[in-house]
Amino acid sequence: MTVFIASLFLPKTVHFTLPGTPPRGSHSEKKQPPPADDRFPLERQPSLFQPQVNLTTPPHTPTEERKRDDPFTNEDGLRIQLPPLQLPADGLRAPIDRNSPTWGGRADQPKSRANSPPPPSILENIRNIQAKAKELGRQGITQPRTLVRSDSHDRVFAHANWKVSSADQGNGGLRNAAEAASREGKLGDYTWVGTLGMPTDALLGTQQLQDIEDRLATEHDMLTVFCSDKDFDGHYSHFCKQILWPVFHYQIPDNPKSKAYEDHSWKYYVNLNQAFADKIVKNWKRGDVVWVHDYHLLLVPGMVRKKLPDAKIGFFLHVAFPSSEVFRCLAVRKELLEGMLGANLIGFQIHEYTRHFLQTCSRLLSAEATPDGLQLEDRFVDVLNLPIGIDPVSLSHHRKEDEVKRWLDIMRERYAGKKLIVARDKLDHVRGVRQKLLSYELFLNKNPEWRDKVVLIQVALSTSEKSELDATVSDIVTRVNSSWANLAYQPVVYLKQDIDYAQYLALLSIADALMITSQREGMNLTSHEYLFCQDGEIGDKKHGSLILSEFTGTSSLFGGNELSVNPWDYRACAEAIRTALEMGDKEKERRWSKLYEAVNHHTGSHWFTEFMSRLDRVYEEQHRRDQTSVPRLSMSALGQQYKRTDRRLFILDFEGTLVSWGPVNQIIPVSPQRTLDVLNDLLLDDRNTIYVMSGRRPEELDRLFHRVPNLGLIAENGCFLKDCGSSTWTEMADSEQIRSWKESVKNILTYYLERTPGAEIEDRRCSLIFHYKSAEDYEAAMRQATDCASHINDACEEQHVHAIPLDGCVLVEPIDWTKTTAAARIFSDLQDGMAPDERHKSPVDFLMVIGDGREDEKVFKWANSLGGEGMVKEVVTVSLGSRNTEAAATLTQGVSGKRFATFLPFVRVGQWPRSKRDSQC
Ligand SMILES: O=P(O)(O)OC[C@H]1O[C@H](O[C@H]2O[C@H](CO)[C@@H](O)[C@H](O)[C@H]2O)[C@H](O)[C@@H](O)[C@@H]1O
Repeated sequence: MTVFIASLFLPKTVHFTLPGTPPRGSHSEKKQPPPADDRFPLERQPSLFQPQVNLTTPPHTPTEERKRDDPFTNEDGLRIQLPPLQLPADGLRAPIDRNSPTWGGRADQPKSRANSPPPPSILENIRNIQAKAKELGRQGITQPRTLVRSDSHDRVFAHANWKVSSADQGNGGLRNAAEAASREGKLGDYTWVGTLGMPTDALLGTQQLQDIEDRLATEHDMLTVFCSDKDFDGHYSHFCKQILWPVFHYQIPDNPKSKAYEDHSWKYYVNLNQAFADKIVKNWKRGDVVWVHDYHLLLVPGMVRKKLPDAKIGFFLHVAFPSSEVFRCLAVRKELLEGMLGANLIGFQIHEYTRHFLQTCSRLLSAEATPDGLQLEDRFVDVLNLPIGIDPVSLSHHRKEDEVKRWLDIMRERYAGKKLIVARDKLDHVRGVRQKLLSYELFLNKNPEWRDKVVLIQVALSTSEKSELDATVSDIVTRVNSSWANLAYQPVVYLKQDIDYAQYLALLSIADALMITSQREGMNLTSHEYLFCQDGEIGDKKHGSLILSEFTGTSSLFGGNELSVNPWDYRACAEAIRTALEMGDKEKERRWSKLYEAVNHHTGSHWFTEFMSRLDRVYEEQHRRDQTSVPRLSMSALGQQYKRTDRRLFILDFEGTLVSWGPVNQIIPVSPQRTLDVLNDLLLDDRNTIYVMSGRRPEELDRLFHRVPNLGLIAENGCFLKDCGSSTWTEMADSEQIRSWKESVKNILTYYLERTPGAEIEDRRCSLIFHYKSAEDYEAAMRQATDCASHINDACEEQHVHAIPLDGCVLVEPIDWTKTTAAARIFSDLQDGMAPDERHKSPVDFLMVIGDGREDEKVFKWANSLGGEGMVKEVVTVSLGSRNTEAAATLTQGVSGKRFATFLPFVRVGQWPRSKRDSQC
């Protein structure tokens, strides 16, 4: 059995040694300038302490204590330049949240052939560079030419030497988790499926590409997914980065620049997902597990399911899942959800994202959501919230490297006497670096005693999102530095480049506080690593504070022991900085211990193995319920069971089982005579007790069954019960509770009724039904009905009531009284000898439940459990129709009253013309 781990980027890629260039990683190469080409123009990297040039006026934050006109500037605007620090050679690993995407931008990998127009910011940059070059040209200075892809370029790569290296793109948290699980022996054979993270058009059809694919497969257990550069670019740089990433992080709703409605890049997203699915399908063998990761591959589960209906498929979303109000803005919302729903199990980092997903599916797909997952027409899909974590073992190992100690010493010396607030973030809007700097600025302005004593070290990883943000952040840095720096002090150290792993670990260990101000973030693993590094194992036992945005998944794990902030509330953030710096040692240690405990509990390995074992469990469970694996009801076995028992209880669903379905808002005039005859026949045997269960009202059932005198009835899906032989109904539900929720629900229903011409509300004793079958505009009515159901489910959860969208109506009924609770009551009364009918005093040894609907599934489950516990000798549960089921047997063709009537008489008389009976059903 192999586990396929599918993620956009493989953990490995290849780097080429081009003629005339030194091999990657050599000292001389480090001195090369970054590659320049038409997609990623050459940019000057700032030195460590160089303030940025002030280009525009950065935004201001409010303050109450305006000592000067502008609280963000000081009088002299002093600027200072200190010599840059020497950077050592690259470390072996990258920090967990790896570097920004560099697809198509490396000198030692081929250039892209995707000819989509570069984003306006890049065009602008190119224009600036060209203008500068022109100007320098006029002054007689010649510039190196930018690299442009050409045929000779392709030939060079096709013949150059290459080697497999660790990729610096992709999900470091996932890789570490898989490695940890494998190291601990909890993960057997596994194969990564992903792209090389570099353009490959240049190598198309070459032996070179074949060799790369073979080497990765044989030496690294990695299946490479190939797609055209155009597909990759359209998928990643466009659909993922400009549509999905912002929307999943709440960046679109009212933004006029939003691209969420443009779907020209959708086809590339589909193509790339299809390439993944094809690769998996081609290599899959029975028993293999497929685990697909993150927002880049939302369609893969559905595509694989289409080809491999029985495959065990898991999906985990690493980023946040937004509220349904945000998600519904996506033009391809249904396709995305349906893609995800191809999985057997869908995992999210925290409960909030799971809840959003369930709500979104219930609203947009009208799927029935339960806390465990979604009941689709033919399958159940389980959901799970399970936060990913770090790998303390490997972290601990790397911390001991000499290079880390060397950097600790350097920093200790350089920042002696200063408190350090540190951070390492991607420079995109979502990560909130701008908000952080503004808060820090406000803190310095409001707390003069801290000026000169605190330094914020912000490492910012550039992204393809080169924008005003870049300039704005640089400007704020310049402004803060020009406000409060002096010859020996610079309040912000802003590194617009990544640092190697050793520096990163040293930074986390020496910090007095880590500040994370993401506007949204699936899980912030940097804070986990920081807490781990603060244990004093290397460096001082700082037990530093964590300032953490409440909009990160991580924040829900930490139980308030972090300094939780709303990144938009600059004043509160500034205050949190002060609290962090002034907190007493005892309090710091108390908080840190709790946080450390959480980090050590939610490790990457734990996440990995928990997901895998949950996937196994839900797969078994779903498979068991699957129609194709549930046997057809055997009439001969049923006859034997019937004959060897003396006390039989039948619980039979009405509509869809005894009679075919009718419109819920119309009364059923009369039950078919044949059905009534069969029931009366069965009841002639004293050893038989029969209950019919239905969603219909008591008076309707009375009318339908008045010619079956000894029949028991369950009305309104369990809210009313009429025992066999009794002439009165018992109200099972608490009428006071019903009255109270009905009042609130009626208000909501009325709101939707007013907006749905032709709809009506039916007021049953314990339920309300919003009927829209006869609405003037059925499509619009359906949308209103879906919203209405979600509205009720959100607003009335605490009143123990739920709304279920059905065909042409929304049924609102209590959660506490169901067909199952009624069945359980009947059964326990019979067991206790409390049945009103004198005939029914001995315990039940045969229990048969027949039904066809979702509600009946729960009754099957209950009945089966009685069999499993040995409380009833013979339990027969039968599902009609083609849904997947909890029942132990099925009758695959839908059974009308007539069909049903054909097999029950044989139960009574015990005649079993086997083959004939079986074929009839
Ligand atoms: O930038 P991308 O290539 O599109 O990838 C998105 C990010 O993926 C990883 O982060 C996500 O997963 C982390 C682990 O589960 C989680 O902590 C984080 O919140 C998610 O966004 C990766 O670590 C990031 O570098 C990528 O930007």
